[in-house]
This record gives sequence, C-alpha cells and structure tokens, in this order.
Amino acid sequence: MAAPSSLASSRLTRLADIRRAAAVPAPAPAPQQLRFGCSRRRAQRVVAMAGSGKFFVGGNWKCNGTKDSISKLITDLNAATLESDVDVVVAPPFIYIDQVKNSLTDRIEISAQNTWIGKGGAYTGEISAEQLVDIGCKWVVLGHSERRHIIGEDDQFIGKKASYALSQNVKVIACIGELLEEREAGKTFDVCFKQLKAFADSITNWADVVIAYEPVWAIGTGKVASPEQAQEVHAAVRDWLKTNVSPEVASTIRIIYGGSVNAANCAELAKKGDIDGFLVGGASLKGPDFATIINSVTSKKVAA
Ligand SMILES: O=C(CO)COP(=O)(O)O
Repeated sequence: MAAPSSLASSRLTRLADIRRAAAVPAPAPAPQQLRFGCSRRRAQRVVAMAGSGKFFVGGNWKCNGTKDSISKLITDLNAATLESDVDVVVAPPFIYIDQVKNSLTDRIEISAQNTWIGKGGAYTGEISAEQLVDIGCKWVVLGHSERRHIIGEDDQFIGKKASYALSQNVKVIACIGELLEEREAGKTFDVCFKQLKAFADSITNWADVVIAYEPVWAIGTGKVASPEQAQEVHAAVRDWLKTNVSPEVASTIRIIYGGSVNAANCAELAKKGDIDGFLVGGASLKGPDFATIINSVTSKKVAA
C-alpha cells in the first residue's frame, strides 16, 4: 500500500491555512472533558483543520480468538462490502496469522502485534521481522500501551524494534498515548511527544509508518475520547512532526485514533481533519462492526 499521494498537497495547504483559522470559534469543552492546557490559539487552529488522505483502519485482535471464532470472523470480513479507498489491516495473534493469511481476502493486509528488536536467533518466545516477512505479514504494531504498561517495554526498546522492522520492510503502526493520571496532570502532550521522539530517533523511512494515538484511559474502557479531544492531540502530533521531522512527513503521515472506537462513534471521529483512521480493538472482533468502522470514511468525505 503506497502512502496516499493526495495527502502532501492537501496537508501543506491546510497547514498554511491554519493561521487564518482564528475566526473559527473553538467549541467549549464538554464538562467531562479534560483539558490539555493548550493555548486558545492552538484550540482554534485544531478545529479549523480539514481534509485528509487515504483512510487507514487496523483491527488489533490482541490475545483473542480460537481457530473457530477466527474462521467465523474471516467469513464475515470476506463477505463485507468495504469502501475501496481505505487501507485495511488486521493483527491476529501470531499463531493464527497463517490461518488468516490462507483464508482472508487479500483486500485486507496482515499485521503482527509485536516483533523482536533484531535478527532472529536464540531469543526464546520471540518472532523476528524476517519471520514476519516469510509468512506474508506486512505490518507490525509497536509501542502499544499494553506492551508498555503491562509487559514493561520502554521507549528505547520500542524504537529499536521500529528501526529493525522497517529495515526488513515491515511497516510499522507506531502507538503512543497517555495514562489517565498523565492527562489529568496536564502532561498529555509531554508524554505523547516523548514517545514520538523515541520513534523519531529510530525511524528514517516515514513512508512505511502510521502513528496510532491511543489514550490509555480509552482502551477497552468504553470511554472513547471525544472527537475534539482526539483531534487536538492528532493536530499537536502533526505539528510536532512538522517541527522535529519535516513538513512533508507531517503532511503525509496517517495519524489514526484508537480507544473504544465502535460502530456507533466512528463516524463523528472520522469527520475530524487530523483523524486519518482507526486502530480498533474489541469492535474489530465483530465483522459487521469492523466493516462499519472501515466504511466510516464516507463521513470523512462528507465532512470535507
Ligand atoms: O488498544 C486498542 C487498539 O490497539 C483499542 O482497543 P479497544 O478498541 O478495545 O478500546
């Protein structure tokens, strides 16, 4: 899947337009929303952003499924009508990748949920990037909060994984996101930028990277970020990339949102200018719901 060609020009135009956006009033945050403490100028800018590139939807199946349940899910996905202008990826548990590869439509690409930091060898329990390539797996999810906070992976370790995976032509879904207490302490941007910097220190080929913003407090909790909350962080991440990597990367990279996305809330999120798709957990285990989320790209087109 090539990076969308329409992105660069639309985003560069958009970034230029941001400064003229002051006339657009920022909506007052809903009472339950937590504020980042960002300036009013930034909030206004964020709301004014519009336009996006090729939508990207990933399904992270995590440590779920059996041969039978996955067979049913594949049947549903193969039968679903999916909008054509969306890149779709699913990430099954390693042991089911071969089953999925052999029976899922090749309209949908396959991702691993993890990989080793370097070449394979005497690393018990690990799977190497070379092995992912061998089995036809084109993507890997790295930096997921469950690996950061449950397994204990740190920024540098995750950065090494990203670097090695990309060197073997495995594309990376690079996850970042803050804990609830970090958000409440006003540290959302600091945390996201620190995690982003660790990726940036290790990545040279950004064309094969999708960034997933997944606030930890929204993962598996049913507490989805509001479209404004997600948009605010996505726009800040894009600004960070513009300053610290390059305007071209900032304008072309897909930044997707994850955390309690479902068939009911995806359309409103998709309308936001800097939300380029989703990384879906629970709802990706239900074929029809996952198809609805993929097809929420139509809301984006309407909003644009
Ligand atoms: O962690 C996630 C995707 O990587 C999100 O999980 P949920 O959609 O189940 O909240």
